[in-house]
Amino acid sequence: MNDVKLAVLGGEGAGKSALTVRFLTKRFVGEYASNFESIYNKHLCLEGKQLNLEIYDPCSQPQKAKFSLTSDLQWADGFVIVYDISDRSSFAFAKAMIYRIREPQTSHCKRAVDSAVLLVGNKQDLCHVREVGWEEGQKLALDYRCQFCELSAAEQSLEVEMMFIRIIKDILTNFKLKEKRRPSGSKSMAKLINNVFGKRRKSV
Ligand SMILES: Nc1nc2c(ncn2[C@@H]2O[C@H](COP(=O)(O)OP(=O)(O)OP(=O)(O)O)[C@@H](O)[C@H]2O)c(=O)[nH]1
Repeated sequence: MNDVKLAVLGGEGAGKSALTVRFLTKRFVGEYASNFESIYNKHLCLEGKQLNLEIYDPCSQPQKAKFSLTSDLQWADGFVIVYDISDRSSFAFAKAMIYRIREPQTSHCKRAVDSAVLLVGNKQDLCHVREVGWEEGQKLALDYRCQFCELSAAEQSLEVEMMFIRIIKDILTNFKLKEKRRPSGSKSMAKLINNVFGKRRKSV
């Protein structure tokens, strides 16, 4: 069974809990306690694999948080970075988070620069009071090799589910790539022996 660890990060009130709870229960609950952090567990079957998914929804009040951002970055296999399309300051916060994840000098991530990241513009139902354009979100995502979507936790259950599935699939792809890059001990030793003796045989 694969363990997949996903952190849902973003500015205060961007909709981190709303998205997480929507995915886990298919329900939209208007208000969430924001003074504690949670790790949710869910068993999933995806692409024929059994997964043990852990979703971390942090506390926005740093003084009450048990984990620091640095430990969030080290813990997670992938990130959903949420901003509120009707709140420009939440977009600036999302940008700073992505920068922190992607910048090799400052990155504390498990898989540093190649972690799976999905940028989400939430509260699309509030597009009449939009402060952040779709193109801005798309550009930020492209610049930092992230996936991107806009949606509404309040109104779009299916889109929220698809968004989570998308990031989990990206994490699984990263797991596979990592496996491929790491040759097994016996195979690499066989290759080494073959290279040395194979070459010698040729020169005789
Ligand atoms: N209109 C609208 N409101 C939303 C949506 N998603 C969340 N909200 C509201 O935005 C507020 C904040 O949502 P939360 O899910 O608590 O946001 P959060 O990022 O977890 O908040 P903190 O933990 O306090 O940082 C709540 O009043 C939600 O009802 C959405 O898609 N549309």
